[in-house]
Amino acid sequence: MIDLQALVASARVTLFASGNQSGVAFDPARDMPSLAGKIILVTGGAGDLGKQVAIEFARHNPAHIYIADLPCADHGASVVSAIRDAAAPAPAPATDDDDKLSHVAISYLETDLASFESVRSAAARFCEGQDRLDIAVLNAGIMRVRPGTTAEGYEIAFGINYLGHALLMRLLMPTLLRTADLPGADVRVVAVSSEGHVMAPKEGILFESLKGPCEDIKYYQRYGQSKVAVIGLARELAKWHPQIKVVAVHPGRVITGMARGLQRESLLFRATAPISPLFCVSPAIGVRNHLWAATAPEVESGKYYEPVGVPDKETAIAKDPGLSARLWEWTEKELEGVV
Ligand SMILES: NC(=O)c1ccc[n+]([C@@H]2O[C@H](COP(=O)([O-])OP(=O)(O)OC[C@H]3O[C@@H](n4cnc5c(N)ncnc54)[C@H](O)[C@@H]3O)[C@@H](O)[C@H]2O)c1
Repeated sequence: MIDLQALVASARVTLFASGNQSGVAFDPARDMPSLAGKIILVTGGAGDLGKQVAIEFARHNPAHIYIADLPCADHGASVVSAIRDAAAPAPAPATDDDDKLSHVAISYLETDLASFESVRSAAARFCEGQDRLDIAVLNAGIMRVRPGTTAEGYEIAFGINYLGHALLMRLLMPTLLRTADLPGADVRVVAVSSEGHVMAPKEGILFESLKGPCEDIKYYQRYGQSKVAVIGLARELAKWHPQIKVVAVHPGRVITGMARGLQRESLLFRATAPISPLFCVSPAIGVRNHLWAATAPEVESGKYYEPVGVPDKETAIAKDPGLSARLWEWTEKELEGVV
């Protein structure tokens, strides 16, 4: 049966949020600066948007890109080679057989954001190999119909989209701050939220219900709540760490693994799949906000951008500094002894 409440929630997003981003002016090929020497980490880098972000970064010559995503059978080798192939320039003239990407290292960092132990281990492996981190894109995310919990028992969408990233940031913050002290540094954290944060419960975050599967809360509200929290994470990190730029972004609506997963799980999404391309952009357009936020000089720390260059479109509750301050305090308590 079609879930009418879900239909209304999705219509709200369509009517009140910015949605399609085809008008954005930022063109990474033209506007993104050289990333020479930079170390970059992209969570969810094996997914559709994350992979596209990594491809665009790789075209701008960073020193090393880390793809942090779920463990997979070939340890990420196929993801790394797909990124490398897509980023490589068109076949060179016969006289030039030099691999133009050979100097960009790309590594797969197995990370399950639904497990504190896995996040700790991934951060430790990263720090063993690197003493700087210039750009962190917190892009991994889920939206799913079925309720569930993380290894530590948190609601699954909140646990992955927000709490796993909050832990990763605490573990990598010393490296980010050390990098910010280096001459010429421009350290960025881009937290990928969503216009879907408008679907959060009216309280923004239901602090009393973050443990357990929260079956009584609709899946789109659980997702919305997690994305309100991501906006709050960016605001709080920006407030506590003025040496670095931290922003939240909405990518635009893109048919990705997330949408395909929802189509498998929900009749509503299956039924509307044929018309969804009308409201969606390609991953190449969808990642422009990520890339702009990671590199453009005009980006202001602490803001939520939807789409490129358009700040302050978040709901009143997501904008509430009292809510994000409470989230920060809650997070400090939950992560006590973990970091
Ligand atoms: N596609 C859209 O229209 C849209 C709209 C707004 C926001 N977003 C956000 O964009 C981000 C990227 O999503 P996408 O659309 O590319 O979807 P996707 O499903 O293609 O990619 C999500 C990635 O996150 C990874 N991931 C999931 N659970 C994880 C875990 N426990 N640990 C580590 N990684 C995990 C997946 O393996 C996948 O690679 C998400 O944060 C999503 O909420 C997407």
